[in-house]
Amino acid sequence: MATMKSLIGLINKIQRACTVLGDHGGEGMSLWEALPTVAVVGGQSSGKSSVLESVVGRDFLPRGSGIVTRRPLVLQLHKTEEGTTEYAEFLHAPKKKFADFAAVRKEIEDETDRITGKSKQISNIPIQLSIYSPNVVNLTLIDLPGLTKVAVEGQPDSIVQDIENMVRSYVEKPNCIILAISPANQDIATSDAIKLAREVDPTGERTFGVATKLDIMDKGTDCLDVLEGRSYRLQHPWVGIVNRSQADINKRVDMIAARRKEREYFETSPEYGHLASRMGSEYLAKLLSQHLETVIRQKIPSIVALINKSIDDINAELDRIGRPIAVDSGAQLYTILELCRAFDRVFKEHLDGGRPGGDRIYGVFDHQLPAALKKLPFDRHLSTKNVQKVVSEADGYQPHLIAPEQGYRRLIDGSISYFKGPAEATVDAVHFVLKELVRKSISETEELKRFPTLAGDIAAAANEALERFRDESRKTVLRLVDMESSYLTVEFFRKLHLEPEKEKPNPRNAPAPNADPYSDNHFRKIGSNVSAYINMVCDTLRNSLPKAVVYCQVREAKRSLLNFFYAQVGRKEVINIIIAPLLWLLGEDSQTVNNIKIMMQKEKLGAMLDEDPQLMERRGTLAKRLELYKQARDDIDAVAWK
Ligand SMILES: Nc1nc2c(ncn2[C@@H]2O[C@H](COP(=O)(O)OP(=O)(O)OP(=O)(O)O)[C@@H](O)[C@H]2O)c(=O)[nH]1
Repeated sequence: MATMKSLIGLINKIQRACTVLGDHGGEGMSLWEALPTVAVVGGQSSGKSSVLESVVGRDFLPRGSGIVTRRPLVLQLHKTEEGTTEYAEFLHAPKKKFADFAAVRKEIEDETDRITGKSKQISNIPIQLSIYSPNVVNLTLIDLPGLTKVAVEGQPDSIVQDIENMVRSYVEKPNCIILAISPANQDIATSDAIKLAREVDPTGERTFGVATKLDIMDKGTDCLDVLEGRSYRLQHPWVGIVNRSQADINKRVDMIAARRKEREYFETSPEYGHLASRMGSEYLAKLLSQHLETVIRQKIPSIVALINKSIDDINAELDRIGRPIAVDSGAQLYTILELCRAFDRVFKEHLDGGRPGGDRIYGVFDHQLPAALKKLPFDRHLSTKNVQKVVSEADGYQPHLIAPEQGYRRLIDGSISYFKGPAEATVDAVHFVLKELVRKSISETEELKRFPTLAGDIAAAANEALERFRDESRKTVLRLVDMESSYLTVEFFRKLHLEPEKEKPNPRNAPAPNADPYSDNHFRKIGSNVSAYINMVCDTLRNSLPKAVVYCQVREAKRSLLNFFYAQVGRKEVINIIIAPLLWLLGEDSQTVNNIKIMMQKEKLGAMLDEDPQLMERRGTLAKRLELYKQARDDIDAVAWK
């Protein structure tokens, strides 16, 4: 069975961790909101600070006119062994132990101003204060700014509403136990605390009514109707309190004496004597502590469920945004290579048909290239007129006697050179498709999304490689075209020579009147022979150009797109391995060492794995939160099953 101390201690611990993580309710599912807390609510001067101080048994809260409490104060009370010295500790200054409670008060004031400035604004970021003392019970209380009707000088008018909103944001949480402080010397029906508590907790099951200032009620009046639960019925009994009066405070009556005085007041009071055992701040502290313990015990299953759900959610988000990267260069190298491989896989899937895009390369060979070949101006180049011109020029002063060898060669060379255009265009078109596939593959490689620097590096390296393949491919296709010029297929011309001259009557070819029929026919014949030869070359190139392009560009892209990059990365790894121990040997302070360090920084593998800073921050937060939740789960396991 868990002890009261351990249960409340557990919640205190989780609460502190929540504050460190900036979880003080508000957005989404919050562990803070699942934890039971006691919030002290009341109008200004209702006696909130006095009640808190008598529960603690110490003066430590800032006093003054106007709105003094401007940030929630989470006050965690830890009971220590009898005889131990009391001290306080703030979460924002964890190493400093305050034995002097006047210094605690000063620190609360300073810490309030640190967030709100001197502007007297309010802030909902809590100050977390732990008090360790043998004179307290284990309890966590949250002191909230006093509800007020008017802003004082220097405070904006909105502060009235701001305070109400802040207080409301605490008390409306179903896990908040409301300590509603009402001064008995005023009409309890108009008490700010009771009004607000009624609104957010109409059944009164989580409200504890506290009536202060019983000692200064008008003569002849008492608070019995309230304290005995007749006027303002709540599920829990009302507790009457007698705090130190202003005069007592001025006289520096200490808290222990004040508690004794309070006890005596009730024991000797004609009105409240019969209730003495259920009145006073000590009783209130015990009552709250017991209640808090019961509530915590009830809530543990739902808190554990929330923690488990949060752990699952955080793990899922961490998986989505990626786990942290290792710091040693070996592991970084491994990560980089894994990421490159992931990209390479996607890229290959595009080429091989697992993803769309590779078919566009076939489109280039099947449509673009044939269409470009078809458009070549052979008709013009091999027109009778041009044939005659080229042949005559090749003949020079001596016209050819049998076949115009030179003329044929010039006409063929001239025609073949036209193929260079479509050949280069094919190379470029395939280059363009490959580049586009690189871009797509980068954006489709999920693993790369968190590493924009590396994604950029890979894209640049892949594009560089594609440029190299393009240059190689261009040289190869131009060579293929040149090869066609460098040695002609003799067979073709021999066959021509053997074929009998068949003069087919062709009305379109009929010589025009006055034309020289022999000469025209002769050149037409040459033109058609060259054209037939070029058609043959065209068929060959239509088949061989795609082969060259695939060989030089597509196949290489599949085989060695990132080879250069791997070499570069490997070089960085070697530099890291060799230079790091050298630097260590050289010591720390020379200029050379600094220069080498700057150079090394550029060579750092880790730099390639730079992530979006926001993402890194988010991961850091999630990792911390995960640790908190896991720790909280362990703590609950340890306490709840004791
Ligand atoms: N006689 C008497 N005076 C009390 C009692 N409770 C509070 N006071 C006095 O009432 C004044 C206001 O008390 P605080 O405890 O400062 O009240 P508060 O609600 O914290 O006030 P703010 O922080 O200004 O909102 C002080 O002068 C107290 O001494 C009480 O039970 N009896």
